[in-house]
Amino acid sequence: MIILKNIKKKYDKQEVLKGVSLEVATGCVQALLGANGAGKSTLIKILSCILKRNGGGIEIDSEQISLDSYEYRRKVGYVFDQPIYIEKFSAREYLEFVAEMYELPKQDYKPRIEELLAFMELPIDNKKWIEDYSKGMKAKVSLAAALIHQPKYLILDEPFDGVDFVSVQKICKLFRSMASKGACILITSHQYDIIAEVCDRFALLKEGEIKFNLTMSELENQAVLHGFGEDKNPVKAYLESLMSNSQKNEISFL
Ligand SMILES: Nc1ncnc2c1ncn2[C@@H]1O[C@H](COP(=O)(O)OP(=O)(O)OP(=O)(O)O)[C@@H](O)[C@H]1O
Repeated sequence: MIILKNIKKKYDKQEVLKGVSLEVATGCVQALLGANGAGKSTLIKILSCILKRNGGGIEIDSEQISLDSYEYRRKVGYVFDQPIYIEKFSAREYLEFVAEMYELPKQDYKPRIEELLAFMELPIDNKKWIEDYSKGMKAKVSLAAALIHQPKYLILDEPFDGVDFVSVQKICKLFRSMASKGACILITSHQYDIIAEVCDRFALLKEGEIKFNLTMSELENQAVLHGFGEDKNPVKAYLESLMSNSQKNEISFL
């Protein structure tokens, strides 16, 4: 279980996270939704120890845990909003590098890398460097790297960006299977249809706080209560209405 308690973050004077509290249960695939600039990547970076928070606490498995500890890093896999990889490595070389970083035994990581390359449909030869991969291929390298050490927790910022829908289906199935075995997965994404399919709960980050954290059936009820029942996709329409801050939906010169 991941428990975020009153997380705060300021960039200079801009208070982006004003007190974010969220519980992600074991076995849950949790969506973190929010408009552009809501602070989702900021929260993900705090959870991955790239950024320091200005306040609040984080518990993993009911323990106050230091985010830069080896123990925490060993349990968690990340995908960041800007994919991280080493440009002049092939996918296999990069995955070997990451596996060594986690100090995984070679006899374990070698077959796992082959499995991940095949699963992600990434090049199995070392002919091309990652810098020459397509956007979707780079995203898959990031995901494979997040999975290499079989983490219990996955923290994923836009993991499906550029990934083809066949692979998305496979990856979603994998996430569901991981969750059924006790993993805890936090995903930010703007791809509503994917999120709606794979996630158990949907938290909305807005104005620096979590406004709600609901299941799909709770969201459906809320959508009807708020007058979106007749819409083609009531939940999507309801979420769109919450995420938009602007009343202006057209521009005059088009
Ligand atoms: N390093 C930084 N320095 C200053 N401001 C920042 C920095 N990183 C993010 N911000 C600001 O914090 C706010 C939240 O940004 P963040 O990237 O967390 O949003 P987001 O919800 O992930 O958005 P998106 O959906 O567009 O990826 C934005 O106003 C952004 O300009």
